[in-house]
Amino acid sequence: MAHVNSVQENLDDLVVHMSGVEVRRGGNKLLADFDWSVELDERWVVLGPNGAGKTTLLKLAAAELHPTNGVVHVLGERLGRVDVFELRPRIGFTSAAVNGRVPPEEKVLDVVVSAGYAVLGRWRESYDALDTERAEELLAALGIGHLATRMYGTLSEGERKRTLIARSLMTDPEMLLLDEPAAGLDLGGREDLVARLSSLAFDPDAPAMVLVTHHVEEIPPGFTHALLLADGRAVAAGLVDDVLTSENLSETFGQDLLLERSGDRFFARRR
Ligand SMILES: Nc1ncnc2c1ncn2[C@@H]1O[C@H](COP(=O)(O)OP(=O)(O)OP(=O)(O)O)[C@@H](O)[C@H]1O
Repeated sequence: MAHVNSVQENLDDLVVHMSGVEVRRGGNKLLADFDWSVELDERWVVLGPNGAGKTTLLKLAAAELHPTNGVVHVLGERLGRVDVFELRPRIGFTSAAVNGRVPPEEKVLDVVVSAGYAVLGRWRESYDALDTERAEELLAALGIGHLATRMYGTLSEGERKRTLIARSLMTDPEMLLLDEPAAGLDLGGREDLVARLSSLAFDPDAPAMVLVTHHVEEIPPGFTHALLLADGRAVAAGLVDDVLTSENLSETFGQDLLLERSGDRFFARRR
């Protein structure tokens, strides 16, 4: 019994815990032999080539998918034994799929504030003043306070990404999941987003974060841990400084890669 209690206590400190996880679809193993834990104060980057299983992993963490085998705990709750509709509001999740669901005529402020009501597409005549104030603060923190009254459909890709990050923070989530937030951005847009995410990563009040990307250049300073995924399996996982090596990156992407560090940023190219 004492053992059971200590396991539960450990789980309470973890925002994600996966043990022996396998996800199978149509004969494919999207994830296999997979173990992973994320603690409250950690900021993880998940790197891997196309098809490695990164989005599958994020969907498990977002309680949008159940494993075929193995055990997944999210925010201390075991998937399969918890009402996911109660769990999901505690998780901030941005992805290209969310972007596609925002009506283009929706006002930017409403895209953010409506997260507190778990809806997309404005459906109320007015929101609480406190909620509106918080949404305005989040937009300002992401550098797009001046766009609050614009229609979402008129924003650039970079402005949309930042709007959705503000939206995912609106409910004060215990974990923030970001699926390729810099995809489709130009160099300036990417650098701006990396800087915003870096500020968030260094903020001790910010939630635990998991960021999925294909590119080491997109790792914001302040991210503490890295998981390298290839073919549904972990190649390496742990502290950024230990995991991000030329050898591990080469194994992950199946090419002879040279990883270089410049200040607090990473760059990679073929040797
Ligand atoms: N329903 C399904 N049936 C069969 N295979 C699937 C299914 N869904 C995903 N897959 C496959 O599982 C693998 C992992 O997909 P996933 O989207 O998790 O990869 P990813 O690392 O996010 O890739 P990308 O970087 O291209 O977005 C891919 O090869 C994909 O084709």
